[in-house]
This record gives sequence, structure tokens and C-alpha cells, in this order.
Amino acid sequence: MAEKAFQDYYPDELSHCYGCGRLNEHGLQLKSYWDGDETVAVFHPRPYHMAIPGVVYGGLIASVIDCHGTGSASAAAYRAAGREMGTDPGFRFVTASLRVDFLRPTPLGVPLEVRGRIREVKERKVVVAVTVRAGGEECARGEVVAVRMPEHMMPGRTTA
Ligand SMILES: CCCCCCCCCCCC(=O)SCCNC(=O)CCNC(=O)[C@H](O)C(C)(C)COP(=O)(O)OP(=O)(O)OC[C@H]1O[C@@H](n2cnc3c(N)ncnc32)[C@H](O)[C@@H]1OP(=O)(O)O
Repeated sequence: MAEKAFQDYYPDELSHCYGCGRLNEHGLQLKSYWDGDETVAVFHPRPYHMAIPGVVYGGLIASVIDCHGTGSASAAAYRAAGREMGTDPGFRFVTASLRVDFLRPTPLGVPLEVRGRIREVKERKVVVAVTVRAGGEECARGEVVAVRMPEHMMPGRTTA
């Protein structure tokens, strides 16, 4: 059986995210996995994910870093707790902070390798450093501060 991605463990009501929701047919549907102590995702930009001809749009790169970071945060929280992903109660994270540095133009037409390193795991906060490589060259890097999703953000909840 093929390995499940972190995002495949998200419950249906949290699977509509533009960057990583498996139920969002218009989204990027990013899939992230463990690779030893690092996390990895491979994303194939479409021709329309363009900034200028031949170059990937920076906002797309930021989205990929964002969702790889929050997915990695969830996986890291489960790993730190010694629990299997998908078991209840869920470790669900949203982005508190997203920093992106664009190091060089990211070429369109080749897959992007997105790698995460877990910098910090606390009960309510996980910090993930992320790199994006195209054709083996590092084109962007960033950092995601992910915080446990507050109860009031859960779909169907309207009170703070
Ligand atoms: C498995 C299913 C998954 C399912 C999840 C599926 C969804 C995928 C989501 C994809 C990613 C998104 O786009 S999510 C959507 C975009 N994000 C949002 O809408 C979030 C909006 N912001 C908020 O609701 C809030 O600001 C929070 C929840 C993020 C944080 O508020 P809070 O709960 O009051 O946080 P607070 O106690 O002050 O801080 C907690 C810790 O985080 C740090 N912290 C807080 N904000 C920041 C910040 N901007 N920059 C740096 N650090 C920060 C604090 O210093 C502290 O660290 P320390 O002192 O403990 O060290």
C-alpha cells in the first residue's frame, strides 16, 4: 500500500485548503511525507503558475512553503507525542507567521523539491524551516511558525 501523505490524514472538514486540501479540486493538493528527520514534498508547477515567462510565481512558492510547513508541524507534533497521525485528538495547525526569501528565479518546467526541518516543537507551536529546490538548486527558503488551531476556527464554530 502506498504511503499516506500528512494531508491525507486531515479530516474532511479540514481538507478544503487551497494549498493542501485533497477535496479542493481547484487547489494545489500538496502532499508531504517524512524522509528521516526531514519532511519532503514534490510539486510540479503548471505553466500558468508563472511570474514572468520561464519563472515560477513567488506566491505559489509561498503557498507551497506554507502548507508544507503546517503539514510538517502536524506530523512533528504526532511524532513528538509518540502517536500515529490521524489518531484523536488531532494535532491541527494554522499559520501564525510565514517568511519567504527568494534566492534566485525558480525555473518553470521542473519539479520543485520542498524540504522541511523541524526547528522547535512546543505544545501549541511548531517552527519549521523550509527549502525549495528546482533542478537541485536552492531557489527559495522560508520559515513557518505554526500554532495549534483555535477551537473557534473549526468549521461550524462561530464563537471565539
Ligand atoms: C491535522 C489536521 C490539520 C488541518 C489543518 C488544515 C489547514 C491547513 C492550513 C494551511 C495554512 C493556512 O493558510 S492557515 C490560515 C492562515 N492563518 C490564520 O488564519 C491564522 C490567524 N491567526 C490566528 O488565529 C492567531 O494569531 C493564532 C491562532 C495563529 C495565534 O494566536 P494565539 O493562539 O493567541 O497565539 P499566542 O498564544 O499569542 O502564541 C502562541 C505561540 O505562537 C507564537 N506566535 C503567535 N503568532 C506569531 C507570529 N505572528 N509570529 C511568530 N510567532 C507567533 C507566540 O509567540 C507563542 O509562542 P511561544 O511564546 O509559545 O514560544
